Amino acid sequence: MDTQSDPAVAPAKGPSYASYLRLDDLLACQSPLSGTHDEMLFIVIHQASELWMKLCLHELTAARDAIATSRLEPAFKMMARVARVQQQLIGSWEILATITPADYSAMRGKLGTSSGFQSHQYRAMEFLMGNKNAAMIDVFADAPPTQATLTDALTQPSIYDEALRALARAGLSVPEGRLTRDFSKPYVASPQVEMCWRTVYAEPERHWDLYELAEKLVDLEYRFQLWRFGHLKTVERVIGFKRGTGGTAGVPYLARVIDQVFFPELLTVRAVL
Ligand code: HEM
Ligand SMILES: N[C@@H](CC(=O)c1ccccc1NC=O)C(=O)O
Repeated sequence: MDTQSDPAVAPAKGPSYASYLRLDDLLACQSPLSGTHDEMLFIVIHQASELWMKLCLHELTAARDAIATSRLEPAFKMMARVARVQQQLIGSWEILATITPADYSAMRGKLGTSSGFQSHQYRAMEFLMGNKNAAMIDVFADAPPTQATLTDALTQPSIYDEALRALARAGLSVPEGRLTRDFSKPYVASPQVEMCWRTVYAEPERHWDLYELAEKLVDLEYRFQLWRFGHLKTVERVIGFKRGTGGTAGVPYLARVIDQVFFPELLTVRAVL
């Protein structure tokens, strides 16, 4: 027998599976409060979602920076990966929907006023996608480091801001006010920007890279909206029209945020093509 290649007898080199992945730490992080059977699922879904969001932020930040430095191909690679991660996040609603309203009610009291509204990674993702709203940072008033990180994310250009700069570098007429603006403020749609995208879509052979960029952005927005819709419908079937623990009206609030779009001209341009 070739003992050299038998992992059972090969001398240990580098970290083990468990030490590399810090499994002792990771698997000690599930602490149900209610003693109900389903709370383990509730915790695991949220923790897994936060891990996937961590990866999305890692990829989207790098994609934004790649676009900023005219390296569109690596940005496409990262955006394509984010789209697949988003698919994974959307899939989690199917699992969560196996919690019945009564089972959720049995654990809900223990959640107090905690809510997904307090997910700083989710808010950072929204900011990176261009949905800037300074008021969303207020809920982190008791966590100054988180507040500082989010304020930084609010102030920096979004992936869409960088896409518009890429359009300008390619010679398209993006208004100056969309290129050098206060990035902490919400983006306001511009008919001239819509014209730029129209040029890209009307003659993709002249701008294959910008066409690809536009479509990758549309893919991200599409999946982000599917996630929001899946959340809305899951919340509807689990708590109906109860108010949210985070202090919002619940389902009516979630229905309203679906109206917020990230890349407005990429949607409106479709009506003029
Ligand atoms: C039974 C499961 C769930 C219920 C009943 C639920 C309910 C709600 C409600 C009512 C809100 C509105 C804020 C509030 O007043 O609390 C909210 C917000 C939110 N939830 Fe959930 N949620 C569930 C699962 C999840 C999961 C698995 C995630 C994944 C991380 C999540 C992430 C969020 C986020 C990010 C927000 C803020 C959305 C925004 O402000 O646009 N939720 N949720
Ligand atoms: N907002 C939810 C509570 C909730 O879902 C939640 C609570 C603690 C940690 C994560 C949560 N998930 C998403 O909002 C509710 O109103 O029942």
